[in-house]
Amino acid sequence: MISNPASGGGPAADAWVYSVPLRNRFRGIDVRDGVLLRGPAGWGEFSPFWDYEVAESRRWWAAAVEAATVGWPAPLRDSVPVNVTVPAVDADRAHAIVAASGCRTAKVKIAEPGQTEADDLARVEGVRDALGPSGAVRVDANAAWDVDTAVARIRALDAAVGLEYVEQPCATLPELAALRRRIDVRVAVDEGVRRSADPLAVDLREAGDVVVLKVQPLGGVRAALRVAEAHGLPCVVSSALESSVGIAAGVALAAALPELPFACGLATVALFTDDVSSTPLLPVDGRLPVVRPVPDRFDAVAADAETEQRWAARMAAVITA
Ligand SMILES: O=C(O)CCC(=O)c1ccccc1C(=O)O
Ligand SMILES: [Mg+2]
Repeated sequence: MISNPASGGGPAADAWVYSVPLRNRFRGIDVRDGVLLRGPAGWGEFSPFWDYEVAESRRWWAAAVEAATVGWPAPLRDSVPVNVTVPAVDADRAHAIVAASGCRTAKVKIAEPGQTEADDLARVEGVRDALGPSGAVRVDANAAWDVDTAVARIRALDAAVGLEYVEQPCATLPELAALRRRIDVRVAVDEGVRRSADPLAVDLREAGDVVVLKVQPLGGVRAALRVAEAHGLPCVVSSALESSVGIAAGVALAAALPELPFACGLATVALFTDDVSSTPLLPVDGRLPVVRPVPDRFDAVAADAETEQRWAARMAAVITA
């Protein structure tokens, strides 16, 4: 099993801590860090965000243990389609990110604190321009809006560029249900599932058209497959902004789902300035292969001693009953 958590982790250790700056600020963070764990089945990633409590982080730990100890169910496909993820950048930068990605679907962050409706509109228009008429544009508001604001903003964005779906426009399931009755755009539920105490039990029937599945927040690939089965809705697999080691688990989930009707939000290593692997999981022609990159860039991405200590303490807290 996993013997030497973080402390003293060098390239040959069974646990080491990475730290990589992001190209653009994303969900309020500029540097992503986490722990990579090696077990008999390979490498797993444990990287709950710093604002997450111990209890919520336990599912993230279970995902890392699954990857390192038992691996994942057999894939049904050997590659998966992915979307380019566009942070809350200006329209020119958004256009350039999408044009460089090779992806035919874009997910655009909107409703960023401090930005305006005009910022969002300009960004999605830049994205549509880069994709051309045949691409798909989806947006993620990360629970920012009340119902009336959501109705107005979604109608305007849909009229301007056409939306594939809107991800978590409001915070609560009752709000999402009320919103859904007033718009024609599909609603995808992300935080409403992954941050709930029991993702299997949340009642999505009125609240959503699509379920967002993320491996670490849901407690592993098998747990995420059970969530998909429980809700019986179309699913989209997305990342929690992991290194290529964590992204590989998302790819394994997408490869194992009986149906995969949407491009996956798994192209997020492109948001990093570097990666733990010399064979990073970056899209080619809008797809990721079903592979497990080996983390071999310890020297390039090793965290400083203080960050290592913080992760060692976090792991100790999560492992303690
Ligand atoms: O889905 C994607 O395209 C990328 C992943 C993503 O947006 C994300 C990454 C980390 C934390 C939260 C989210 C989110 O979907 O809200
Ligand atoms: Mg989301």
